[in-house]
Parts: sequence; C-alpha cells; structure tokens
Amino acid sequence: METGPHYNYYKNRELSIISAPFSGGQGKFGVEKGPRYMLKHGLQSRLEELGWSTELEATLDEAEFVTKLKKEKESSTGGSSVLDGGVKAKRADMVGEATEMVYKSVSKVVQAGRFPVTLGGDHSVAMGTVSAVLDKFPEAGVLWIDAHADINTIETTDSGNLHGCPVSFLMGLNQDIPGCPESLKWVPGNLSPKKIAFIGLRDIDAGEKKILKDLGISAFSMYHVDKYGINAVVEMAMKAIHPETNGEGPIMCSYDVDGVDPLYIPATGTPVRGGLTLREGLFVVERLAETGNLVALDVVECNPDLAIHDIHVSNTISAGCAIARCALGETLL
Ligand SMILES: NC(=[NH2+])NCCC[C@H](N)C(=O)O
Ligand SMILES: [Mn+2]
Ligand SMILES: [Mn+2]
Repeated sequence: METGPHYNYYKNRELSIISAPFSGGQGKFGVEKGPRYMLKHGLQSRLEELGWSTELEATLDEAEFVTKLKKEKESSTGGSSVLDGGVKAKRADMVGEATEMVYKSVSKVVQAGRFPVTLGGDHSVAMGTVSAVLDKFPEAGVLWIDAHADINTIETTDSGNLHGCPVSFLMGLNQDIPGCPESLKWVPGNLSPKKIAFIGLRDIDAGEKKILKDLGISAFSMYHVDKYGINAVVEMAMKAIHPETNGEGPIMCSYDVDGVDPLYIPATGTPVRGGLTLREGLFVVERLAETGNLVALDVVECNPDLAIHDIHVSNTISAGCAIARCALGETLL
C-alpha cells in the first residue's frame, strides 16, 4: 500500500501562491476578488501547516485592471467584440496583457523550482499558467477540470468571452485565423491535443464538440463520471495524457471551480447544474497529490460578488481553498 503524499517533482516542498486577479476574460466583475478572498480565508498558513514553505507572488494589479475594465465598458466601443475578419474576442488587448503578466510570474516561480498555485481570476489566465509550466516541463500533461471545455476559437465563440477560449490558444488553433489579435500572439500555442484531458464536462458548445472530436481530445463528461466512477475517470485521464508510461509523468491541473456542482460552489460566473459533488471534486486533486506527479495547480472562477447569500461566499471560497489544500496533500495520510 502506497503511503503518500510524496512529491516527485517538488521534494523540497516550496510553493508560490500567484494571485491572478483578472476578470476581463468574461463580462462579470467580482471574479478578480477570488485571490484576495482565498488568501483572507487563510490559504497560505494552511498550506504552511501541510509542510510547504510558501511565498506570495503578485502578477497584475487588481484595482488597476478594474479601472481599465470600467473605462472600457463606458467607452463607445465597450462590449463590442467583432474584430477584423468577423472573428470575436472581447477585450483582447487586456486579456493579452494580463495573461502575459501571469505567464511571466508563473515562469519565474517554476524556473526557480517552486510549485505554482495560481488563484484566478477568470479561466483566461490559464493561457499564462499552462504556457509557463510547459516551458519547464515540456512533457507535462494537463488535466482540465471544468463544466466547460474552454476550447472555442475566435471563430467558433458565440459569447466572444476569452475565458471560453484558453485551450484553443494553448494549442495554437487561432494563430492562422485572419484577425487574430496581436495582443494574444505571445501565447506559444504548443500544447498538443494528446496532452490534455477534461473532467466534469457538461456544457459544451457545438463548435467545441467538433474540435474535441476532430482533434481526438480525451474528454470525460459527467456521464463518464456517473458511468465509471470518479476514481476510474481520473485513472483514464492520467493514462490519456501519459499513454507511454501508464499515466506516469508531470501533471498540471487547471481547476475551474464550476466543475463542481453549484450546490457546493454557487458563486461562479457560469454555473451548470449536474456537476461533481464536492467529494468527487476534492478526490480528483487528492488522487493527483497521491501520484506525486502534480507540478502546478490553478484554481479559477470564484466570484464572491455573484453570491445571493453570505453563506454562498463562504461555501465557494472554502471549497476553492480546499481544492488547493487537497492538491497539496492535506487529506492523505
Ligand atoms: N471558464 C469558463 N467558465 N468558461 C465558460 C465558457 C462558456 C461558453 N462556452 C463560452 O464560450 O462563452
Ligand atoms: Mn467553466
Ligand atoms: Mn473554465
């Protein structure tokens, strides 16, 4: 019987909590408050208690970006999303700027041999986190926990919200589309479709379904979770991203809290019923901690402003923090 957690890649147990308080990848204010609320909830000291030495890393300035976003909303072009060539990408300049700042911070952290825990912010910030992690671990596979596939291109997106598109940018699917914003051209786009697996899907756009199918991407929906159970699904997902080594190899987990059912995590921008139970959601990261192969974690899309009751805020923030703690070994003996 294996006794974990053991961190193959981070034996020295040093991590950095990277705040990525950005909301421009979607239209609702409040998601930029996620990092601040999670830190106020005591995340840093709880991770220290697990035996990690921790540092805080700032990326972009929360207030500065809120001001910029408010200005943009008031301006005449505010909200308009159709670019040259008829493609859509709302606030592409800001998303490009913010995600590149996140990329630089996460790069600094991983290159220094520290484990990056990035707190969003909306899911567009993963363009930065995943790119930085792939520089350090080119063989890494990504597990994307989410109700959504976030793989729309600037051609297929209906909403024009770039938090619905980070995976297509990470795979370089937009680079040759006429009208692709210059601001997003910094994304290397070198994630192979074979190196990502989704868990928790239940709200996928028609264009996204086609991309998933055409590229043969591993996607485990809630149907699969019900059919096989969450343990088998995580096992299949790990084998899918590391097929030659029977699931062994560096794993990055990009965790959108809307993967978990809104019963448990209600304060998020695009909630979808029928999601993971809180236990299933925590099990995923507990299992990853147990493998010793986790090299990076994002926890994104907590939006305290979208709570109707105060209890929704604390449920959401405490669940977000629990995801981070379980990924870093809390519940393993
Ligand atoms: N990170 C998220 N919560 N993404 C939601 C995306 C929703 C929808 N598929 C869109 O493209 O707009
Ligand atoms: Mn989502
Ligand atoms: Mn997402």
